[in-house]
Amino acid sequence: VEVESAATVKQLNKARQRNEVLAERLSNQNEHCRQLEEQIRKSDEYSCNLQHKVEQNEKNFSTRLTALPPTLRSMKTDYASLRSQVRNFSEFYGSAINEAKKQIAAAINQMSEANKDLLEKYRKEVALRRKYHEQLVELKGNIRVLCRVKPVLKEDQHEEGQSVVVATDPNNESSLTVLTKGKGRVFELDKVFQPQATQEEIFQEIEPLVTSSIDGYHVCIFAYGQTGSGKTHTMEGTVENPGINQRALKHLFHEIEERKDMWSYNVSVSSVEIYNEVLRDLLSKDGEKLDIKINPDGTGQLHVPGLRVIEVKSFQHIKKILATARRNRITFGTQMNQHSSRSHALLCITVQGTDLATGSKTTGKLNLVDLAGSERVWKSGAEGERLKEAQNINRSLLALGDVIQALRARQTHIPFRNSRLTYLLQDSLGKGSKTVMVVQVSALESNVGETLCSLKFAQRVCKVELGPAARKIESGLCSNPDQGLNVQLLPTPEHKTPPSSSSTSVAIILNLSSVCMEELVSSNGLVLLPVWLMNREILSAHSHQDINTSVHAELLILL
Ligand SMILES: Nc1ncnc2c1ncn2[C@@H]1O[C@H](COP(=O)(O)OP(=O)(O)OP(=O)(O)O)[C@@H](O)[C@H]1O
Repeated sequence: VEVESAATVKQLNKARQRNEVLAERLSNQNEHCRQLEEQIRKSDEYSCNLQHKVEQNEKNFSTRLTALPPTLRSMKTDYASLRSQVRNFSEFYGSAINEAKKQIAAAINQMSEANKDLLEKYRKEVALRRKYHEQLVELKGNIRVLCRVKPVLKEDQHEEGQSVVVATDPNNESSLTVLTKGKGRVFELDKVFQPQATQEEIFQEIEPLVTSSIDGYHVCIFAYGQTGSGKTHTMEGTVENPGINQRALKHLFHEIEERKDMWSYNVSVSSVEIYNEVLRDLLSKDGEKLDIKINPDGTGQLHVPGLRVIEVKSFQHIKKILATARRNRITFGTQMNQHSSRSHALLCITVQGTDLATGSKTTGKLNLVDLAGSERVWKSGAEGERLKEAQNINRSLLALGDVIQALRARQTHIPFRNSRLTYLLQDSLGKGSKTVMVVQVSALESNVGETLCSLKFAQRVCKVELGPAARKIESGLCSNPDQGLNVQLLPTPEHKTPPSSSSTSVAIILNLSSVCMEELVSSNGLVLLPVWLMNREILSAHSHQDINTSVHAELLILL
């Protein structure tokens, strides 16, 4: 029992302790319950309040709701009216905009009609301007010979106090007098420039022709004269004072810019040198020899295979090209001028135009030619290679003179093929093309022989167009006192054996006013030249060294 009671007591104690814990928990739970009851009470109170408020709000809301419909109605009405206003507005503006559009379209139509009218008038004006320009060029003549007298420069006066033998007349722009052997010899040309004439003045005379090349014409401008007479100065000029070449190209690009609304243009350039009858490309570094051939395109035109043709976009570009050509040009010395150019230099500009309105095309050409010095072979003291060179130069200048003369005389046969120069320029020298020859002369006494020779050449070319005399020359023998020529054919049996049995030995008496052989003048002013004639061709001229190729040509033309 004791043992059991001890254990029971222990369990009792444990039960008591548990009881205490549970009692405490119960009391905690009771406390918690109380708190919860308190919260529920508060919540009830709160919900009562809320319910009260809701009831209150409901009342207010229903009061407000009863006041709302009239406002809503008025708002609805306003909205509807606004909508209709907006509809009306867009309709109104829609029609106003349409109306405005119509008016603008009508105005645009009117404007474009007016524009068309203006454009048409402008076109007519341009055509008229071109026609007048043409007439002006026609009036001046399609082949013109100008003369520029070189001013006397210090470096040209090798001997002190050399006199000036060339006089220009300020009152007569087309005449010039040369003092020779105590007499004044007058030359009539298309225009004579005083020594003080500026590069600009020279160009002004040429300008219409440059414009012609843009209009599709073929134009040739030559500078002719003895070495040192100013050909290169006239054609190329200096950097500060450029000559015809640069001014022409500047004018060309200016005109192209002016016409850009109606025309588009392509400008291309080539440059060749003719030296000893050999053609070389001045724009190619290797300067290979070139040949003139018939173009295989079937147009029958000539072309130079392998020639470099550069398309030019601006005036600045062309300046570089001109500098290249200048660098490549061959120069050799002669007794007359240490840096004399012994070759012909050609700058060939092709201008292709397209009429933007009609699509029609034009092709114009502008050939600017600085010829080699024209001095007589015997005077330049040339020998060997130089003699051959000088003879070639003379031959080609002579051929050029013949071509120009034949063109001015409107002959049916034009001897283009007699030299590379004329052959190359064939399509720019022929019918419908325009040519200007600027003959350069020195005013100094020491050059009088060459000056006379150049002026005679110029006048020979210039005189021809003056009427029926030209046709007489074409038809055969002539005796034409009007032209200052006195020609007779006489048999000269005492002369050597004829070169062929069908040739005739003749002598020609020429009045020396028409040929360049002052040295052969006889007391009566006449000279007898024994020559062989076969098929109307001169086979040989007298071997006198002063009978140069110019005389030969003079005879050929007379015959
Ligand atoms: N009108 C001028 N005003 C000033 N100087 C000039 C004039 N004409 C020529 N000259 C000068 O005379 C010199 C010879 O002229 P240029 O070289 O033009 O002669 P050229 O006829 O071309 O000779 P070449 O046959 O040797 O080429 C140059 O120094 C040039 O500047």
